[in-house]
Amino acid sequence: MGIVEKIKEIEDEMARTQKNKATEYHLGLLKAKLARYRAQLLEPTGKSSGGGTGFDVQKSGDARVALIGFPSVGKSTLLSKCTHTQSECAAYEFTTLTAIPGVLEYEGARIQLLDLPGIVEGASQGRGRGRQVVATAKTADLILIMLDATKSDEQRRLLEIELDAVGIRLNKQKPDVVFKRKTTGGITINKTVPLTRTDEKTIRSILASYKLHNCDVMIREDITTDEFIDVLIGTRKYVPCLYVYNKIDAISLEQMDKFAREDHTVVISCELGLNLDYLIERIWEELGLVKVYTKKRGAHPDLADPICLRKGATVEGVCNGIHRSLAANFRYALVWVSAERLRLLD
Ligand SMILES: Nc1nc2c(ncn2[C@@H]2O[C@H](COP(=O)(O)OP(=O)(O)OP(=O)(O)O)[C@@H](O)[C@H]2O)c(=O)[nH]1
Ligand SMILES: [K+]
Ligand SMILES: [Mg+2]
Repeated sequence: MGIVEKIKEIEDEMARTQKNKATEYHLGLLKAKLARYRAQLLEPTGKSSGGGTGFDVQKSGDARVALIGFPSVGKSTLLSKCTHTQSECAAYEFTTLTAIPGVLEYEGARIQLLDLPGIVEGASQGRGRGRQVVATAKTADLILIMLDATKSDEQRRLLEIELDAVGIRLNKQKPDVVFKRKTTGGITINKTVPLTRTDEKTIRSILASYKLHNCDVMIREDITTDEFIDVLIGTRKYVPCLYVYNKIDAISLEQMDKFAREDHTVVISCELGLNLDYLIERIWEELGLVKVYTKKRGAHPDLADPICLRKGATVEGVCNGIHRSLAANFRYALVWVSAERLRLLD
């Protein structure tokens, strides 16, 4: 039996199993098994099962933003409107067949906007080019889930499922759990909060199913069973995401208003150029780029030419932004930060 069939079998069993206190433990084990097979499917160690790699487009600029959506929602139209790159747009599905990078210039930053082929349900399981698309999404600093405002809101949930299946966690923080392997000493579980969404027995059995018999687990957050499995698997990507509803020129004002009020959401019309400036502002905010200006002693910095870094950047990162060889011989840096920035960094 192939991995895809095995996954199907477990999913069927999970669907058949009623969710209650008595089955919670068994479901936890099934989830762990499922996560293991999915990881095998997507991150093969050997060459045999293929897949798992994205499109061969080099990262460039200060950050990468990937456009994910069903066919014909307007991904290519957006790229063509916001960058100097033209990506073919047409009324038929699957117009775009590969990754097309464009550059979004804003506030001195160069952001790579990546137009991708449309995906369909089942993309993560290897249907169409979907697997390549979702693998590429994993390399992004921000994901734009693009939706057709005239179509059912079901699209959003389906896309979330596909991204979740490849280990992408949208708008979530990494669970606050410290996990340490040891060679002896058995399993120690410490928690600083009461667990209401999973329990110690489930956690112990999941550890056993991963053949982990010696380790320290420190839990500092009321995690779910799924979140614990994420910690164990360790290759999850926590990526910020904006939901972009396009084609608002074709819906009612009431409907548009409803979408616009949702969290992490921007409504636009590529065709009429509505709200695109606001979308770019929001992209900038979500990326949380920090601008660093270099200057010579006694001179003013050139404010037109910043080095842009992601939050959590280091002086070493700045050195690497200037030249690869700089960090090796680096001695010290004088850093000026505005009082407001300093508060944010704290
Ligand atoms: N009404 C309306 N139509 C739009 C808008 N933006 C794009 N379209 C139309 O939607 C169709 C699909 O646009 P594309 O940009 O090719 O869509 P895509 O998501 O790149 O599609 P694939 O590459 O096939 O996945 C085209 O006919 C566009 O003219 C919009 O804001 N409003
Ligand atoms: K299209
Ligand atoms: Mg396209």
